[in-house]
Amino acid sequence: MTDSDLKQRQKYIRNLSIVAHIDHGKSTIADRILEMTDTVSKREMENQVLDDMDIERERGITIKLNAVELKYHAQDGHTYTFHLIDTPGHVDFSYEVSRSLAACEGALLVVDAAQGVQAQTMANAYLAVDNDLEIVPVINKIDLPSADVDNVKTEIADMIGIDATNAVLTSAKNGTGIAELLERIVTDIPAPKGDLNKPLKALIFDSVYDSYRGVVLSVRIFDGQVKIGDKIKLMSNGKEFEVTEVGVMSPKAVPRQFLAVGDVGYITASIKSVQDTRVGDTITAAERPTDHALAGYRKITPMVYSGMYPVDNAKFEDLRDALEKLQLNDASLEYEPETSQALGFGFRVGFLGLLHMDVIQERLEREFNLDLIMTAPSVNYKIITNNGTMQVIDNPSQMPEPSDIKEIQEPIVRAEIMVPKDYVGAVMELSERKRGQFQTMDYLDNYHVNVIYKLPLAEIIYDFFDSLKSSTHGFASLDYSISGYEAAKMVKMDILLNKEPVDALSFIVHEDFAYERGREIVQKLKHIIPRQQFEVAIQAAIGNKIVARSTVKAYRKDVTGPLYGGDQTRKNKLLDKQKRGKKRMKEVGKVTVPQAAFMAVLQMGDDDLKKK
Ligand SMILES: Nc1nc2c(ncn2[C@@H]2O[C@H](COP(=O)(O)OP(=O)(O)OP(=O)(O)O)[C@@H](O)[C@H]2O)c(=O)[nH]1
Repeated sequence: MTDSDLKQRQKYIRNLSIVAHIDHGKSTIADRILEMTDTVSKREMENQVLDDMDIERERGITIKLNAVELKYHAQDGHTYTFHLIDTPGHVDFSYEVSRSLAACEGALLVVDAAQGVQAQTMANAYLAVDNDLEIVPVINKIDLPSADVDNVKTEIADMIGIDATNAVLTSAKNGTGIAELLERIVTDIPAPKGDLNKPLKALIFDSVYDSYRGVVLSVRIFDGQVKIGDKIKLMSNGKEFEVTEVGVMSPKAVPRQFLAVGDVGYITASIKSVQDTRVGDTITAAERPTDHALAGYRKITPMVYSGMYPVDNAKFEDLRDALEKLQLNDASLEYEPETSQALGFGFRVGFLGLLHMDVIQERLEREFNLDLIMTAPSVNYKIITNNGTMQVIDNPSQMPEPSDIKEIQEPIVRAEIMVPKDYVGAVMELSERKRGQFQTMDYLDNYHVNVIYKLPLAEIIYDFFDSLKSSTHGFASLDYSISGYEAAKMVKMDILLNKEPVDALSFIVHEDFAYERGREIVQKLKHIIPRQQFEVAIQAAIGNKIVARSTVKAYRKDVTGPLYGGDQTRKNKLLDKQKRGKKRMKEVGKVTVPQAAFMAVLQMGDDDLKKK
């Protein structure tokens, strides 16, 4: 291709993301677009092609962003190349959203025609505005009987401040409006800027580890071009590599001769060490480097931390290796080694939220074949000691002696809860119960209210979202960000099994809830810890003071005992189940403790428990 061909080519590129509140239909819209542009044949079409991780399919949610190249023959007679980047909608993954937006010129803002604008619709729309993207409003699910397009248009205008008169109306379910949407991508979203003749400047917006090809970098080319054999340099560390392959995802990897300005694709360069690449870094040409790196990404700090231990201690190095590879794919993941008296060698891992934690645990177990024990998640605390030092702890076992502590500060979030006005009372009641401090309340239109609370992060990460959903019949949506630290009367609760404190079971709790939680947890553990050949005493203690106790009676019996003789299949099933369960057990001292025990603190306040 000549230079002038390449310049022409740039005019016909459109890079876009799809953003929306969870479940408003981003992935389904992406599927329809792939189908209509014949990127994926009908036969190959599986639902939600872009959600290629098993976990994503099973849960029906998008976790990782995915970039796909497709060709569209527009009504103006030209063939356009779209790079479509699907993004997750759950609040835990908003970091992924900002990463993909930095690679685009435009965004489709998808809003459910029945549900209307929700908290993440607004949050994602603002992210798109911050990234100077052209926003195309799309009202989806117009096939639903409860769809109210006019109302949603008004909401988009009043609540987000974007004119929605010409919003594209779609039903991703039956394909209505997708043809118009494709045209609007061509007419409304600008072609990428950037200069073909300038030195290579590319943004790494994602990366994965492939055991054959090494690190595979997902990139957006902002200036210049790159081809096989080129020497590239990573600007954050100066490391140089020779390019071994470039290509695009369509939706599977398709090698190309080159990637040029405006393109979104992948690069491999025999990068074997996972540590060398960082998402957000700029790639340039080794021999003719660019002067300025791209702005990159803000560093993301985890919200919750949990200990992760291999059930089999010999698998510690495997776990390290797996975390290293996952981190490459998920820049928000943080970890460092820690040891627990009870659980041995493991890692303290930081997550963006509990869903993120769940997903990481599942990926480690499935993709890396590891059996893991995870300890109860905790936020981090700032501890100011009597001699004036400050330390940040993310593990209850690091808590200094109470006599040395002058003050404990906990992370506070500013939570924006959007609800129809009839539910404001329910939201306030819940927030007050969770130690919230009311800030303000804004009417977004005649019907929606944005209620703003300061809330302790520790209260919000557990079951706040679920409680919010149930107390508002699913109408509330939530967005939050850390706003600072405030002093709080927190205490460390130790759990003792047969008088021995088990470090991995201790947790930090507010003084006002301490007794109640202590009682709840020993009751819960009594049901979780199986009977053993000896009696197990369970105690909850603050310092030297025992606040609650319970006992698991001694008992040893063949689990298949109660079954009637004949039914062998059922017996085998039960034995199998018991075997699988064993994989997630840990010997703590002499006591066998199942995984569920370490998570019991999460279920505190559970209604089920109260009923027991
Ligand atoms: N009736 C109807 N249902 C739709 C339409 N589009 C999507 N859905 C359904 O809405 C649900 C959510 O759709 P997804 O495409 O997974 O939503 P998403 O926004 O990608 O969700 P996340 O990736 O988890 O953020 C699925 O059950 C879809 O089948 C539509 O136009 N009409």
